[in-house]
Amino acid sequence: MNAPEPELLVVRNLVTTFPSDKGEFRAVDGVDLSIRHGEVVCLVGESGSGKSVTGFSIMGLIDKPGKVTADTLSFDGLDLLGISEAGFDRLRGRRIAMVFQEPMTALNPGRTVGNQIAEVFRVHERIGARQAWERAVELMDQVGIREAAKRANAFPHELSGGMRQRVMIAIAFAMKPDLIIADEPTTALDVTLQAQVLELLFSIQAQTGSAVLFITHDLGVVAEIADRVVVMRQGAIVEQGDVEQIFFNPADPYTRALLAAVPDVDAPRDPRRRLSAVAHADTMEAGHD
Ligand SMILES: Nc1ncnc2c1ncn2[C@@H]1O[C@H](COP(=O)(O)OP(=O)(O)OP(=O)(O)O)[C@@H](O)[C@H]1O
Repeated sequence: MNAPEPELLVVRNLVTTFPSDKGEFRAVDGVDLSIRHGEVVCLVGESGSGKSVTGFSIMGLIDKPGKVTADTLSFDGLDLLGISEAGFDRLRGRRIAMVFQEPMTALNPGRTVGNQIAEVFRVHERIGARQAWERAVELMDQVGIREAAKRANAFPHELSGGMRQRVMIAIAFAMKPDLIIADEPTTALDVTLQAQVLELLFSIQAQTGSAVLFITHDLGVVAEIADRVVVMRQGAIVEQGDVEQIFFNPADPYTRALLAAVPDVDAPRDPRRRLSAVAHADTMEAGHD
């Protein structure tokens, strides 16, 4: 018998609760999911279904009085619930990283974007300030930020939303992490920029081989990018499977309802084909700045 595929992330019976007037509110209520190396898993479901809280729980970012428990929460064999805060800090940014929905809240408004990217290299690679800065500028160039050397000196509010999200992607992928959790990374952008930023994210992902947990309510995007789809409702998983299965043969009525709400989902295509149509479209975005 073949050995089972090694999983990168294994989540069993994840429960995340917050105190409320009516007692304990179970925002995540017994979630099981796993992600293999390099796999793109989409977590979908309506607003409030617990997608973001699942992502934050895995990242160790649920603040008190929120509470996270699980039978298993393991990342490459490491027990994430047993790890010290310092240990988690070393992991975060280096082996697991997150791209947030709204970069303005994730970036430090008082520091230049170049500094914030350089810090990742300084912290995790312990290289000097000048070298870290050079790496940051190089990375900004790679994520399609023009005149990177100049823009590295900009503060977040001086960049457009699309540029800020590119900065977030640069920070997330800087250390070529094994896992990226991307929480609605394009929701705050207009439609043209959404396609460009998504294309960027997955072209870098193809280079680094990082696994991605992609949180979205946009099933149209899911058909393009997912290896596997996990459908969530009211804190629990109602169904999971590959794209073909979820789109053509959904077992759960809730999944069928979600699909029915999508205007133009006919067939899952080669995930990267349609996106590649906008591969070099960052020229368009330059006009936004
Ligand atoms: N810090 C918190 N304290 C109390 N309740 C919270 C907290 N964070 C999230 N919740 C609640 O947990 C539930 C799940 O929220 P979550 O943000 O995970 O939903 P979601 O599926 O990501 O939705 P959206 O697509 O709108 O982001 C919601 O009812 C939300 O109000």
